Amino acid sequence: MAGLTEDTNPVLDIDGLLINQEHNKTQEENNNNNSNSQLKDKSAVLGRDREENSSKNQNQAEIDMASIHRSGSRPQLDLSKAAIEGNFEEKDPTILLPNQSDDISHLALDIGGSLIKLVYFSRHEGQSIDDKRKKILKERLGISNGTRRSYPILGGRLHFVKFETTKINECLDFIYSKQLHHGGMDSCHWNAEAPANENAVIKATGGGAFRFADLFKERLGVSLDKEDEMNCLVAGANFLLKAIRHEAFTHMEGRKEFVQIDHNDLFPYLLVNIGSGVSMIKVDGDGKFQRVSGTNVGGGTYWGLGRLLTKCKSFDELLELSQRGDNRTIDMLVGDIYGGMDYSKIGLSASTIASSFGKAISDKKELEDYSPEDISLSLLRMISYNIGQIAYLNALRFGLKRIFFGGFFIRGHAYTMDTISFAVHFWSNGDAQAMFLRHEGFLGALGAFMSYEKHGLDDLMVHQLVERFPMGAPYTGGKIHGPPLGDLNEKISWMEKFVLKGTEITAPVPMAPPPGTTGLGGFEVPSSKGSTLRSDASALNVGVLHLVPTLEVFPLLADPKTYEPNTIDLADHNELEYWFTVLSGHLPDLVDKAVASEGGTDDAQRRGDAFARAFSAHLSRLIEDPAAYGKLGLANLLELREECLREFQFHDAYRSIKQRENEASLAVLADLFAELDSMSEETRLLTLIEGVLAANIFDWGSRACVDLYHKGTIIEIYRMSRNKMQRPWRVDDFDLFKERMLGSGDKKPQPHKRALLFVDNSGADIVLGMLPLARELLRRGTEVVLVANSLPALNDVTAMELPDIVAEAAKHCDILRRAAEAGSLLVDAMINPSDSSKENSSSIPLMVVENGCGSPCIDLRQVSSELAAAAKDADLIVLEGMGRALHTNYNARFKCDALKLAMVKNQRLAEKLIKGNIYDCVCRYEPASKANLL
Ligand SMILES: Nc1ncnc2c1ncn2[C@@H]1O[C@H](COP(=O)(O)OP(=O)(O)O)[C@@H](O)[C@H]1O
Ligand SMILES: CC(C)(COP(=O)(O)O)[C@@H](O)C(=O)NCCC(=O)O
Ligand SMILES: [Mn+2]
Repeated sequence: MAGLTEDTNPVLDIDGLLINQEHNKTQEENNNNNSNSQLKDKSAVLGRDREENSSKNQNQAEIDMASIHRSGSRPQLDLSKAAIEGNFEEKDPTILLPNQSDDISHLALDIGGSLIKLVYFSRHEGQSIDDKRKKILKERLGISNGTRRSYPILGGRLHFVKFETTKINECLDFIYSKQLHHGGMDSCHWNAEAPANENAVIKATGGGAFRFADLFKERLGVSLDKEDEMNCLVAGANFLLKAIRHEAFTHMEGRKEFVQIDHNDLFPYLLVNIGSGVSMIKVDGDGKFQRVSGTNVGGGTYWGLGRLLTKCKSFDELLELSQRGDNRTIDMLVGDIYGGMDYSKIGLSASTIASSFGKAISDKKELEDYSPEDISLSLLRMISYNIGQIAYLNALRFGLKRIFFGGFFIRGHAYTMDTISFAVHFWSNGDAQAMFLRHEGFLGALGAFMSYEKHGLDDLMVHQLVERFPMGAPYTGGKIHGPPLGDLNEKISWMEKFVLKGTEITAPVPMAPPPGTTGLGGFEVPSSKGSTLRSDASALNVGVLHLVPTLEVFPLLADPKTYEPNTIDLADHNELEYWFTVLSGHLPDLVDKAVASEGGTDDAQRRGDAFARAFSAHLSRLIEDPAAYGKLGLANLLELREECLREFQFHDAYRSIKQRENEASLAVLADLFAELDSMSEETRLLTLIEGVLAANIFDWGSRACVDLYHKGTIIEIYRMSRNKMQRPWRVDDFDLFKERMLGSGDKKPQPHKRALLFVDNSGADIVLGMLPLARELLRRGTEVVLVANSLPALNDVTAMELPDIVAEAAKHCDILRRAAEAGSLLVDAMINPSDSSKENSSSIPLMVVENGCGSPCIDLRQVSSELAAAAKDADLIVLEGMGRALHTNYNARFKCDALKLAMVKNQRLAEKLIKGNIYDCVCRYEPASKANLL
């Protein structure tokens, strides 16, 4: 084991090295100990440069970069005439934004006995630039726009909102404020191009579609097109179970576990919708179902009886009470009847409820003598247990093994789910399984939405949906009537007002202490006491669904079904806590960078503070309930951070750092090429791989590395990193890779046809690491596709930045220049791009494609169509960096040869993953095996 970790204290050693560099003697000695590297020689280029920290041109650079970074994809918030409705001193005042509307919206409703559910769509045109370069690339990769379906859902979002049915007027105001009622639909057809429609029709289901039809006509001038409720419930459930990854989960004894349902093995199942009343539907296929049972003891019963018995003012309050209740004071347990003993002969434990509210008969107590908390819990259990039991009996009746529970009665509430699960498990002897749905209450509304023709929604696949959790999204109706986001200045001032007032805003903001677990078997005393249920808004855990039909599953995954992007399992609470601490620790520095990237203005500072508040809120929300936003992995956390930055309009926080590092590295590139060219083939290959690993040290997402950067210039650190590159690396398959590349003995292997290089960081990483490797592959006759992020994340290089970097590099190198021209990367320099590409058709092309994401990690189930197209002819992939090769994809298997290269810049990860130390390196080579091809 070598690399930087041989030293007992690597950081100190690095310190030492930098000092040594000032007095070159020790440095020279170090260099002389290395056999294969002119690069490490003091006289080599990498020892000369002292100017890379120069900030010359920095302002210019920032302007240039600003002009190319993407503008926010969100609509602007129209706050004109915004007003707080009612009493300003109220805890949750309603904010009305009368003039705000999304660009194009479509709406469907489910108006139930208790709640109105809205699902609405807003179109957000992707701002992807279809420039010349991209067009040529698309031709080359055989992507034609013509073959793509031209459904109107291309690029849009689904929002989920609910209101209490008694507050129908608030709902109407909301629809009006967002102009959801004339969203370009003619009759029942979806027609995005249609002008605002006088005779607009909105799809609606639930009893209220009949009850409130006249009110909708009167207030909004729209007709409600009534859809059958059962039909909608089934359509909604089928859509969710097929199109959303990890929509369903089990909940036993306080533990939530997401289940991935096999699409081909979904039917039959029992759908139990617990709304005001309860419907039980046997589902055999799309549109194939039968309502087999139901019960009038449902959500309405809990809320109605609960209100009478506890004098609660809201459903949330009632549910919150149950959290602190002890049902043993009211319920008669088996132990109460059997003198504290189990009735084991028939499988009843002493703690099983024998008779709900049964104790109330024997005691000489009145209602006031029971605590509302205990009453609420007792009632909740009585109803949940009863529903679970009836559901089981129906499953038994039809031989169904899976029961999905939906409806807003559940409200993601742990006790409710545990009780239902217990009942199903208990009565079926573990044969049947209760599962819950993240979009529990929206089945009907979603189904109504699906009933619009030609929206293409039913064709969407799992990989085309991305769920996001912006702050302030009105996804539960809640109190803020407005769009997801918009004019940040205004939004922030609203947030600040709320913060001042101590009020939670409608967002995934955490509240109260953690709820803990629910106790054993759903029948024991709940173990969590004193915690409050979070507000309606944050309890729901439903984000905004982005529909991105251009996303595809990466075609070279050996087994997409079993592919799991995340390497580290955050289900391990220690792991979770560690990464939360790391990300929190990063926040101040990140905010500084972000604010600086936006000119350090007061406005930027306010946005920065708001970002920090928002991201911390996400973190505490997730530490409290790791499954709050669905299945959580480290990749999701890192992406959430980037998304949160973008939400506060920080589009490229590391912009100037990236620029500075690119310039410094480009300045020494020509000399590096010259040195490489003087080496033998074998030495060169090793030097190139070392170069990639060494340059991967430039990672602004790693705390240890950032601390390091204060201790030297970019090139100094690069040199130091190279000097420490000694094989064997902690994971070292280089010899295998070398054999594939150069062969052994006289046998010269065929070069790879096409290599996909998943690149990581800007600066030395791309310029001195990956580009020289690309050049080598090109030289050997392999086409190279550089795969880079679509959007910025930390200091990662983006696909949009790459052509300019390549163009600069190509000035020093004919191989790169010809390849870049052949790959249409240098179109700006061409007189006539199509002529030139013909002219260069004999050269091996270098291309750039975007990967479809904006995160330091990559989930290969959801990549851009460009990347998927480029992958078709590829027989080698190189994944580089911690995010792409370690945090994600370390265990991924591919149909082609795969090289995973990274320097581990985190001590804990090094210990866990490779039983090594920080700054150890990974060079993992996995040839396409026959098994992979199966
Ligand atoms: N904020 C709320 N107000 C009223 N009831 C709620 C609320 N949140 C959850 N519920 C529960 O959800 C039930 C309604 O569920 P839902 O699926 O919307 O059915 P429906 O279509 O019958 O209104 C209520 O009876 C109640 O038990
Ligand atoms: C965010 C990163 C995955 C980026 O690494 P990269 O892919 O650039 O090698 C990495 O910096 C990381 O895991 N950072 C957090 C841990 C730390 O501060 O040590
Ligand atoms: Mn990176």
